[in-house]
Amino acid sequence: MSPQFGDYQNEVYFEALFGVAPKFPMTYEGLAERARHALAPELWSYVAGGAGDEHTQRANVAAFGRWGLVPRMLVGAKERDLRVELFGLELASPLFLAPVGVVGLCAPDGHGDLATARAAARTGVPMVASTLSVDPMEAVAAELGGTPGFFQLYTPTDRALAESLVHRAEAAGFRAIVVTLDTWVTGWRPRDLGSGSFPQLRGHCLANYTSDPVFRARLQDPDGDPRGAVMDWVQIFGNPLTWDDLPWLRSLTSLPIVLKGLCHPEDVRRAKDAGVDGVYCSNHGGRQANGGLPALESLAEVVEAADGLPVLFDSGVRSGADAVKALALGATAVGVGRPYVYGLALGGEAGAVHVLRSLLAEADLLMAVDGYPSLASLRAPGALRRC
Ligand SMILES: Cc1cc2nc3c(=O)[nH]c(=O)nc-3n(C[C@H](O)[C@H](O)[C@H](O)COP(=O)(O)O)c2cc1C
Ligand SMILES: CCCCCCC(=O)C(=O)O
Repeated sequence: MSPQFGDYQNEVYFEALFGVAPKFPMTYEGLAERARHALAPELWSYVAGGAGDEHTQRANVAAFGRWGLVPRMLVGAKERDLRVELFGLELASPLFLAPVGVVGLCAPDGHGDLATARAAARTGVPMVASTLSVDPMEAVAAELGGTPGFFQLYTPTDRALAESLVHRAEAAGFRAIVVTLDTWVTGWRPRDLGSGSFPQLRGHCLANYTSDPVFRARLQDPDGDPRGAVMDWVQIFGNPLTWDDLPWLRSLTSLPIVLKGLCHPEDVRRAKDAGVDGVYCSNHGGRQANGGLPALESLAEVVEAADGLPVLFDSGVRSGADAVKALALGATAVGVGRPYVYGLALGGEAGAVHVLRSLLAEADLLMAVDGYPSLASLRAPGALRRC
């Protein structure tokens, strides 16, 4: 039998029966409000902020309100099956932890990448580990237990370094490489420009580079002032890849390759023709380009163009109901971004676990109440309507 995630909700109800309030907030707004006070102001702005006037970031969230699940009765959905098969792996749930570059800095102990991996291990929710990490990928992978991890690659301009990062990810046990395409340069982010603070540039999140032999060979003084490494990192960080680079990327690994940031069906068809194993529909949570379409609005077309290839999705998921809607629109798995970062800011591993369990419990209970016992049933015609 697959896990019944609603059991977590029952735990919370049970405690409420005895007047015990949950340790962490039960709503996204509550989490965000408490995280705002828990994080240093410039870190809060960095995580919560987006591109331009943040119209797209808000639109990502609002887009979920335009879809509604149609309840089905007399289904007897006493047991639900939320398991998903992805790249030959059986996942306990259709959620995953989206890659977040500064997550390391957000946990109270300053090791949020490790805490996230432990949360993944406890919940069975796979983690996509960012290239920008406080702890090296090998240490992150070691905390994942039996839960699969995927490595997110920011492709450097130095091809030997890219190759080294991918081979290290393979050796560390990551099960897929997620190549992010939409962030080879930072978008126009007024909050960070205003505060004059880019946490990702402070050198704390460069462990995957500073631990890499190819990167270290570039440094004049590998064991010297880490600020020297930052200057070198700036030179090689962003590679504006083109379609011509895909055969080279493909040649680096036999692991599944997923392209993150694809929202146009033509790009999806081209990616499929180029031999990638999955596509990831996302607009980076509105952090890169403002004024664009909410990612959810692209999802159905992406799924159609993917024509059977797995489709990962993120951008704007704030609740279990949002996750269910993205699944009903055809996503194979749904990424959680800012919500888990806020949980992590409040309570490290325990806070992230709370957020994931809450999302899963809500999704599971929604499927129970609305009579959708499986992900396939959600995707049947008529389950989701525009409203
Ligand atoms: C603080 C922060 C850092 C991020 N860092 C990365 C990263 O290193 N690599 C990446 O591919 N995406 C990164 N993202 C984008 C997320 O993977 C995801 O696309 C986005 O958070 C989804 O939007 P949402 O959090 O509003 O749902 C980051 C997002 C945030 C909020
Ligand atoms: C120079 C760009 C760094 C971006 C790092 C993390 C990220 O993806 C984000 O959205 O922030």
